[in-house]
Amino acid sequence: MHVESIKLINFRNYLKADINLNRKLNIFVGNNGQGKTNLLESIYICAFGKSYRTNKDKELINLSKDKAYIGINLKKNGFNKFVEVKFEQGKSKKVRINKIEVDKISDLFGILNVVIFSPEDLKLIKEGPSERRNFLDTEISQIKPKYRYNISSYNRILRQRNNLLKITQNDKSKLKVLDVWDMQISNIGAEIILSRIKFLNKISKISKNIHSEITNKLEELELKYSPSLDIDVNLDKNEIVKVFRRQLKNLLERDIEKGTTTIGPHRDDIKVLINGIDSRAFGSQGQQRTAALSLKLAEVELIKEEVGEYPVLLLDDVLSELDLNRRKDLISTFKDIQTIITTTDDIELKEVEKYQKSIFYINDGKIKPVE
Ligand SMILES: Nc1ncnc2c1ncn2[C@@H]1O[C@H](COP(=O)(O)OP(=O)(O)OP(=O)(O)O)[C@@H](O)[C@H]1O
Repeated sequence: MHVESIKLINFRNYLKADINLNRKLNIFVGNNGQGKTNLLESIYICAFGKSYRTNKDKELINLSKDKAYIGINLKKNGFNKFVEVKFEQGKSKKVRINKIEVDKISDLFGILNVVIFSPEDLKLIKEGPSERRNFLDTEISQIKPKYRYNISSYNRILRQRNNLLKITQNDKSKLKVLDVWDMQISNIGAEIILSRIKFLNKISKISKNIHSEITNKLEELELKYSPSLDIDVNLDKNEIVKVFRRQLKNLLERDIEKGTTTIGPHRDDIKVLINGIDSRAFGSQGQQRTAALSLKLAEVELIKEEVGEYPVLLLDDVLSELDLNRRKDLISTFKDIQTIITTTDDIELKEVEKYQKSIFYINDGKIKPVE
């Protein structure tokens, strides 16, 4: 799949931009603070309906305006799709696909597949479990849009259960209703856990091979689902539901005291092991960075396997972090996939001389293609 063109109006520091993209490499060169990341962000928003940098949509609207627009023409499996996202101060955003407004933002999932590589990827390995859960949830939703619906339902039920737990601290009579929430939360929770385990099994195989190649067979990368429930990851759905409900009951007193649900997929994690050792606690910065890169590259291959086409790749200033050989390897891996690269450095252009590409300069929210 590939993005054919992008139109931006009053988005971040772009008052107006119309860009036609190359089907292969696209390189956006510009100094710091000129709008390179903003451009990648606009493409990401058309894939996921939200930014990866902020939860506040109003930040996406140009500071001197009250509305913003992103429109993207893309081609997937031979079909043209037109995705539009409109933002207005004080209102919720509107999303249209082929000119028809969608009911839920999650309807956008799976229309445009993207994988973003950024210096922030290190967080995936280094930081707390929520980073890894977020990775799982975002990436599974791209492949299986119904999963996003399960996550939203789960979060809604979780909020209601937590509210009830807080109320029961003073009024035990409300405990009777809890069983209804436990039934629902364990049912959807089990589905989420199973989807995550299935996804991890697949991505783990691919990332193991990629990682072995990148590290000259020195390191073996392994991904393991680490549930907060005391379950065997080979259980089927009914068994997980049963265990989940039983453990919710066992932990009820603690949950009431804390006013929150202390087990479930919202508390799960992935263990990222390098040669059998937890890379979060013991990996060097370089090992962690490479593990994150292997994971992202594996995601690219997995989308190709599941969706039938490669996703669009967004590389936000990651080239300068790699040594020359790894940089060349990465570009040559991506040369036939639509890739949008941002860089501050003209020098990197030498490495792409032989590839089909378009180069653009970005200066203060204005984009100029190099003829
Ligand atoms: N809502 C907004 N309205 C106007 N300008 C904005 C808005 N949001 C961000 N900007 C401006 O966009 C610029 C930052 O753009 P961006 O993050 O894309 O930079 P960049 O080119 O990727 O830079 P770097 O190389 O430093 O990462 C800043 O000048 C910032 O002031």
